[in-house]
Amino acid sequence: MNTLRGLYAITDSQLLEGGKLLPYVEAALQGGARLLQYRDKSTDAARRFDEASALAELCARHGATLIINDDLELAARLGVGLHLGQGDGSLSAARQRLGDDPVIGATCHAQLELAERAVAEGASYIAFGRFFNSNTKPGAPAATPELLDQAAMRFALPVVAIGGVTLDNAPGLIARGASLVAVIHALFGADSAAEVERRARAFSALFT
Ligand SMILES: Cc1ncc(COP(=O)(O)OP(=O)(O)O)c(N)n1
Ligand SMILES: Cc1ncsc1CCOP(=O)(O)O
Ligand SMILES: [Mg+2]
Repeated sequence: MNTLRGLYAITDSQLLEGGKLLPYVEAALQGGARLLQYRDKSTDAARRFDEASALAELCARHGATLIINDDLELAARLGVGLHLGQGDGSLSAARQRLGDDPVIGATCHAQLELAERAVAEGASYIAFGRFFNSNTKPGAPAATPELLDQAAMRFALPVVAIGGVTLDNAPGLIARGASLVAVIHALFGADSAAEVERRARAFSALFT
């Protein structure tokens, strides 16, 4: 099975505070999320290691792929994937350090040239966006859905769409060639784990 297709769930420290991280992530995985990104901007290395380790175990149990945001050292310690933005360090150095297997993703904003470079440096997927208004990252550079047509035509790698993705607008992104939709608020902004699972199932069903 191609694991780089479907719902890409991304954690959020604020939305998942107060003991929600593991139950809400488990619900997302139960609902079919194929990739999970641990995105935590804090500097508490011990807590980050403990949380990421617990997420690695959950992902392994559900056959999903764990990706660490920004932090090559943590990804290397756990032997899992990594997502790098434009200011997060060298993708080719990360590929060299992690080896051929782990998934490494690259933020390409709205620029096909950034994707060209990411592909050459060993990326496993290229991520574009934000496509819509994002509560989580309102300042992210804007991309238009038409960009996905061009990216899907030009690159053989899976294309990720991120930024303000909801159950209503995701079908349009998938129809234009997104292999994965990366979602924070429309997934983890739910008020129960059961609702997270329901939303994850609904996102996942868009890919069948
Ligand atoms: C799948 C995916 N796409 C884009 C991003 C954004 O990465 P970046 O630009 O480095 O911003 P931060 O997430 O680090 O704030 C992402 N995390 N995941
Ligand atoms: C990390 C990131 N990069 C571009 S938009 C974004 C946030 C996505 O979160 P949401 O799904 O809540 O808009
Ligand atoms: Mg980053």
